Amino acid sequence: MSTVALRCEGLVHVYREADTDVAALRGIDLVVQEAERIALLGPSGSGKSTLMAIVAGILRPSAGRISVFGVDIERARERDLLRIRRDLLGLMLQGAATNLLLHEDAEANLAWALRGKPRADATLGRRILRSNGLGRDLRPVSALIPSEQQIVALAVSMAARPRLLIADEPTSQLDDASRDHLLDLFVDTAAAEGTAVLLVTHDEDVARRMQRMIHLRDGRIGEEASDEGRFAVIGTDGSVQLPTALRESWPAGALVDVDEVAAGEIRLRLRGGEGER
Ligand SMILES: Nc1ncnc2c1ncn2[C@@H]1O[C@H](COP(=O)(O)OP(=O)(O)OP(=O)(O)O)[C@@H](O)[C@H]1O
Repeated sequence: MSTVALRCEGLVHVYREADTDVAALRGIDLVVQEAERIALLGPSGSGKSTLMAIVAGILRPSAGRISVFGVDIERARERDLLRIRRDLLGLMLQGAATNLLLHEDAEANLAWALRGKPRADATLGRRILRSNGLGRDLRPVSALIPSEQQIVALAVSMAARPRLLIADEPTSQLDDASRDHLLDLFVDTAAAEGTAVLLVTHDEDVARRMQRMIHLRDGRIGEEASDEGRFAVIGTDGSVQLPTALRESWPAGALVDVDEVAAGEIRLRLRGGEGER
């Protein structure tokens, strides 16, 4: 039986501002199996970063449940969260400065990533650096070009051999050739290590390198695509999002007839729509 790396059930997050609340996640149901690689896509403001921050234990959800390798995150004590972050999670956040000590060289960054992890060694991180000509590079990370910085960031985030790697837009600053090189390295390393991946991107070409592509819209999972095709996803409350192209002609609050025309097939008809006027 395969192990579940991540399970989200009815996950809701509301940002509480002084005079207004923003519902960033409105009921996310998602299961990521061990060693499975998932891309998270969606327009700006759809909730991708919020979901990542909750999975990383940085934010607590307003409602719903989330577990990482069977540990209930929202009920975990601070000590358990620290252990999950240390032993199970790898983080590759947006921007080199967030992940790396810019004034230190790559090797010092690896050492920093492995501090307090007595069972981890630097073998994997060094292998990633070496295979990209950065093994003996003594320059501070700030002097590296963006593609090299991202290779160091990958080496650092994978150094402790996490079981779930969370990557937020890892290729966004790169040209196409560097992007493809980093993705090859990223996918090969995760596959060889059996690391589950949750990767946020706006780039469909990047997303296609993962096994499943989850599309978020308005804080919900709208669609999922894989080798098997592209599908709408039924939410916990039974709702299904309309394809974006139909949203204008099928506005919120419009009435529809829903008929089951055959087993496994329903027909939606807009009341007052074409053929009914
Ligand atoms: N700290 C915050 N306080 C209040 N509202 C926030 C905060 N962070 C995000 N939001 C709001 O929550 C919603 C989801 O934001 P989020 O950053 O998760 O989306 P996103 O899909 O990651 O967007 P992007 O692709 O632009 O990074 C948006 O409406 C955003 O304005």
